[in-house]
Amino acid sequence: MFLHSPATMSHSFILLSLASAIIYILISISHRRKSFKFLQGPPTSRWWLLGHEHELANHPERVIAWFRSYGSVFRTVGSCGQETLMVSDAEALYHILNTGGYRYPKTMEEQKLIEQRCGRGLSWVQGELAMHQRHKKALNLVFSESQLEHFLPMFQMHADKLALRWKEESDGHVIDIAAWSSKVVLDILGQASFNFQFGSLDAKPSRVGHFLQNISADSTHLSKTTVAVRGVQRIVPRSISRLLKTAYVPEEDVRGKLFEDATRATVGDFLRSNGLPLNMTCEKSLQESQRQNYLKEFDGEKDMLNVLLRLIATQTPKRELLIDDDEVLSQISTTLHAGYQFTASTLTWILYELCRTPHDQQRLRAEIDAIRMPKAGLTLNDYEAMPYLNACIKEVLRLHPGVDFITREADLDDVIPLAHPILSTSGEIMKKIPVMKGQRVQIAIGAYNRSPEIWGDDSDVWNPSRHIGSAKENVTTLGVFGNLYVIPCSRFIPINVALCHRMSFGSGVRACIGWRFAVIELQAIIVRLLSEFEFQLASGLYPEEITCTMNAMKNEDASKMQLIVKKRVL
Ligand code: HEM
Repeated sequence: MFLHSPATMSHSFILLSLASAIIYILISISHRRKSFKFLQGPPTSRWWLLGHEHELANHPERVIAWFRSYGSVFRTVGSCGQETLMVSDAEALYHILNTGGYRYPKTMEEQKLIEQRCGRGLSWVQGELAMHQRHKKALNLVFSESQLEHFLPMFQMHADKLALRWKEESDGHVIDIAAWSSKVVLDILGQASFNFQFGSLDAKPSRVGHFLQNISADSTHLSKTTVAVRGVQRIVPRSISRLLKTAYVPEEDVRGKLFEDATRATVGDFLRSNGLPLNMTCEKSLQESQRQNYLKEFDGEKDMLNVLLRLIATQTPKRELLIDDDEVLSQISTTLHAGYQFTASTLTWILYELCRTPHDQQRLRAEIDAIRMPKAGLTLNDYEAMPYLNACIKEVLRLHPGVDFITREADLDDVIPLAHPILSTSGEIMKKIPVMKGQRVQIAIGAYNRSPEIWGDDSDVWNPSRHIGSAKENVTTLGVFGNLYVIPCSRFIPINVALCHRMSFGSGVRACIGWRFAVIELQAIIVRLLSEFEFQLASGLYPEEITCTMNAMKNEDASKMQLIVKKRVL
């Protein structure tokens, strides 16, 4: 696919400015009707084509200061004057994500991006309520309690392998933790999703791994042209939007497509080599007899592909169709994409934070050492019974949530309630925010997770102990995460409690389906690593900003996390 040179990009930027200026008047007329002008917010950007969007994409951490200046709900003006309601208020979040059900869908722009990367899987489906539920019903089989129990030895096996690789390095070596975290997570996801050995920990190169690694490389380095093109595409008629699409393809979109193609090719090759040929131009042509043979050969396997193909095989024409072959392929891309970066970065951040606070590292190691390792390996219950381990996982998810923002769009006129009233531009106290159909809403997970109203004055500080021994303890143990859905929305305190640990995994009907998978995977890896190694910061390697930004690792220099790893003397 063709990528544009800087000269062409600035040329298209000027053309875009002209085109957008022409439609500006028309758009602003319709915008006047739908405006959050009554809300406070940062001063409008000089660049109408960029608004605050470029700044926010490149510096997501700035949103925290804005929330602290304007309150838990404020307005930003994005590309082409498009307004967004920024939200970190607990009751508002609960209303949008939980009570709202499907009434605040993903934006068309985001849905297209997801389709490009992952096809039409669970993250993509929306619109028809029944369609999302159909996908979810199928995938719940893959992420059920018994499945997770089945996956656990596999997580532990990969954690052991990672430890072995590090033992092969010379002692006290500086290791790029981010790179190794990505490897172990990719190998786990390959095996869980289609029983495939990516072999990253064995230094085997893979196209899927390569593209996954780079897929979001520029999502926090979005060029001005990309921000402007996307902004214009949102507001012009579809025919013009299509024209723009052919004229300018952002690099991020190219990477997304390459990842999706590589995943489909890898799964296709794998299936073919196992006697289940897949015609990539017509994926629905799987032969029933071949499918039955495949399932017979892999009887007892519980990877996602196997579970879903088995589900299709047991579907009778009379039963409601749960999922088809093409959707199965899309679920694999979706799982690889959704489960990779956030889990790998969480693992990296936790080791980093434990290096910054050696006493926390020691306390966690003492908890791990106190458990006598049974021959058969630790069980899910053993991990659940480690309060400090789980407190550290909660705290890293709070402080470095992986996903900073979730963008939604109201599909009806609505009124959003607030837990903490705000001051409007005219000085009026507002307890509710009117929203009109089509207006954009941005859920600021990172800002919510650092909200002083919920976490107190030390909300920016790493402190796992905050999750232990407080009044919240009973509600927040990992085992009861799921129950938090049912907490009524009229109670402020429980809502805060309900969301505070859940928010990093989203909330409501579209919450992360893989959250328990991720937590158990993290538990297994952290326990293995802490019992084998001691970690230290390597001096001079960390930019100052890394300690204060939400996700500084996204910037290129910091995409490495170099730590000194020492074998423990037992
Ligand atoms: C620490 C790791 C993870 C974090 C922080 C995380 C975060 C999230 C968030 C915030 C959402 C909601 C997005 C939205 O509402 O638009 C989400 C959705 C999703 N996650 Fe995760 N996730 C993690 C790990 C995983 C893993 C390991 C898997 C699969 C193995 C996974 C699969 C998914 C899927 C399929 C969705 C879409 C659910 C839907 O739309 O119904 N995630 N994740």
